[in-house]
Amino acid sequence: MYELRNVTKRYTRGKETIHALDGVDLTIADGDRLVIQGPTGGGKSTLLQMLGGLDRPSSGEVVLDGTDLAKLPEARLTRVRSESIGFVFQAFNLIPTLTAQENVETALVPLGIKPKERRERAAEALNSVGLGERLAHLPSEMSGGQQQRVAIARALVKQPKVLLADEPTGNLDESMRDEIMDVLERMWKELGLTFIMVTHDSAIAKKAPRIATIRKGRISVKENAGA
Ligand SMILES: Nc1ncnc2c1ncn2[C@@H]1O[C@H](COP(=O)(O)OP(=O)(O)OP(=O)(O)O)[C@@H](O)[C@H]1O
Repeated sequence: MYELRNVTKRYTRGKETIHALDGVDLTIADGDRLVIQGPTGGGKSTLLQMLGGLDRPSSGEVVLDGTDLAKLPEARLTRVRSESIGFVFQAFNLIPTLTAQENVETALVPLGIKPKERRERAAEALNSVGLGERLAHLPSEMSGGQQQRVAIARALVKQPKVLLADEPTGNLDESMRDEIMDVLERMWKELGLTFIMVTHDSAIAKKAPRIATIRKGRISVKENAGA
């Protein structure tokens, strides 16, 4: 469970101070599915970075299961990220010289898992996203939708508690968008993940049970009765 208390994030650009997050309070229960929306520059990606421990707030608490990520020493924060939090980005961020299976295995290396088990678990994860036939393919040999499925397998192979996705369908056409959303939704249900996704796509947002909107660093959350 996440509990964010009075989280601020300030950036300075020259003489200007940007309040990317301005007093954000947010609770996210285990197994929740939350969509984050809002205008460009509103603070969506900044919030996702705080949730993922990719960056630290200027002030406030980002508590995940009782631990304040804002105050963790770097080595422990890295450990939390590699064990508990999966990331999926708009630009799939696969390593171009590695096969699908090797890309997925990279998520298990920091956990000290032996090569044989890494290979098996990567193959299983790729199977579960429908890519069991493409273990040896390079990213350049796959479509955008397939590459994003590899990225999802890489995020989930370590069996994280939390999946964070920043515009995961932003680089995909409509048919692939639906395909990726189906995979993400199925994984959320099957794995009991806490799933938090930034999207500009209101068709996708409509399906989420809770929608957070961030404008000028301030958040409002509403339950989505229509989901
Ligand atoms: N590293 C940085 N240095 C300076 N300013 C930054 C930095 N990162 C973000 N900002 C600023 O903080 C504000 C919030 O940015 P953020 O990327 O979180 O917005 P966003 O809602 O994700 O926008 P978009 O939809 O365009 O991705 C913006 O004004 C942005 O310019």
